[in-house]
Amino acid sequence: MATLSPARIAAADVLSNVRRRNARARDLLRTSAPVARLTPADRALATRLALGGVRTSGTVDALLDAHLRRGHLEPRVRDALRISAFELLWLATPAHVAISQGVELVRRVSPHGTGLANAVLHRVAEEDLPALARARERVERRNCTASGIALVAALPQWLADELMVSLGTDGVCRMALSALDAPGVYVAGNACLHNDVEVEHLLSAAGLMPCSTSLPGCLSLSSAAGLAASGLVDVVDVVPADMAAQVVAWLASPAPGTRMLEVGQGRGTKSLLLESCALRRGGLAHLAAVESEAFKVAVSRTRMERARLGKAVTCTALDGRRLGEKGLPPELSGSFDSAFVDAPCSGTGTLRRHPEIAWALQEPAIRTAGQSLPALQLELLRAASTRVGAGGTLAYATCSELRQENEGVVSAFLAGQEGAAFSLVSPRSTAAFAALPPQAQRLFTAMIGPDGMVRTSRVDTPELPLDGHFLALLVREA
Ligand SMILES: C[S@@+](CC[C@H](N)C(=O)[O-])C[C@H]1O[C@@H](n2cnc3c(N)ncnc32)[C@H](O)[C@@H]1O
Repeated sequence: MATLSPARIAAADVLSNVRRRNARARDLLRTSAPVARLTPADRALATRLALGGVRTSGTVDALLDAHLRRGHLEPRVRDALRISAFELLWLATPAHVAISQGVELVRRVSPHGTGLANAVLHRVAEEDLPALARARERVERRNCTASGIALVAALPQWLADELMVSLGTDGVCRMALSALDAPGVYVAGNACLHNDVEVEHLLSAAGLMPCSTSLPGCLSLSSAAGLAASGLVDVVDVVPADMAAQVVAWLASPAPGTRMLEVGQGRGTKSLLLESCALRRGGLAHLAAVESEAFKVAVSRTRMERARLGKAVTCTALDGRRLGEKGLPPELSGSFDSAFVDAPCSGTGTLRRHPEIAWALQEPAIRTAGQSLPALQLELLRAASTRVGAGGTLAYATCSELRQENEGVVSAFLAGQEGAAFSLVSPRSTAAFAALPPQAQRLFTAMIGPDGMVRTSRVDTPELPLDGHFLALLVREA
């Protein structure tokens, strides 16, 4: 009998809890006592396995079910097999290791299930692994079908179809080939509290080994382990945010001293980034943010206070679709120099970071006329646009890769009554872009399409893989 590694036990338990409690794997990993007791190397492996197991679950389940003579697997046995199949198929763990560990994981929860586990995992290794390698090879040659993309990137077929249309052949192939990589770990130094040298010192003192990037204030870390424990996030000395989110915040950032409306503030990450960018460009802006969920507004207020932005940023619980109405609170009255709509979206640009999305997202959320995410996004954009003054900028952002939520919403807005006074501008023509160092300008330029819209996934970073964020800048005629 092989000795079962503690990382695999922890990962299988996280998967079981995700299923039983309908919780997010990342939250469970952060709060699990057994995970906290692991060595740093084992914690990293448990994290990789748990997130990968969730991320690939739909694809793996279909493969496992095809190998079963009878169609039922006890849920905890399935959790164990999901971990081992993920290792076999996407982590290149040697087959004898992945299979023997998988069998031992199954023995823990179902001593009579080891024979079945052994047989099924051997079939995964002998049949599915070569099939995946062939599909991957076709994707590498850009000779792929949506079903090949679905297999290589472990996505539901409908989402692979959508991504193929949204990203084109080259884009979807690049996405698929890195879809199961670990997400990059980035933080932004909070310029409202510290200069860049101080931030690097704080991170280094916490053993986090920061590396600077081409974007001012953006640092990459080799691992997220230790970031939460360092306390630096709680006191808002640093803001965890993918570099792609930081790119969007920089390009949409308000000019110093101006008044900006933010729609969809969430827990305030972008507010912190926007103010940090404004400060780097010369001074704070006045930010009036709205968010529909009251508990997020409370979190944002606390973070703004901690970042000493309590005066510069107001956080208001409000449905952004009401922004065109009369009788709003005083902080939301009058017109704004700019508005930033950080729209609720599918999150399909962040699948590496939020593995549940791939299998939780339902096709109607994108496609159902009138009730879909694109319909809500368009309503929010229209409402925010009514508050932008002459010559002001309206920024529309998502962390989605889907055309319907991005270019589709922008086109529908421009074709409508509110959009008639706006035109698209390239971020290259903005003061924010001009304020960037040349290396960052080159990186950002590669993300901007011929239509002037930004898709961060246009760029392959030599460093860590970036999330897929979208940004369009629109200007109201003066
Ligand atoms: C992409 S998230 C924003 C993330 C946030 N800006 C941050 O940086 O943490 C979109 C946010 O829009 C909020 N939202 C959804 N519908 C809304 C509405 N009708 N009005 C205002 N906010 C809304 C969601 O609750 C969510 O927090």
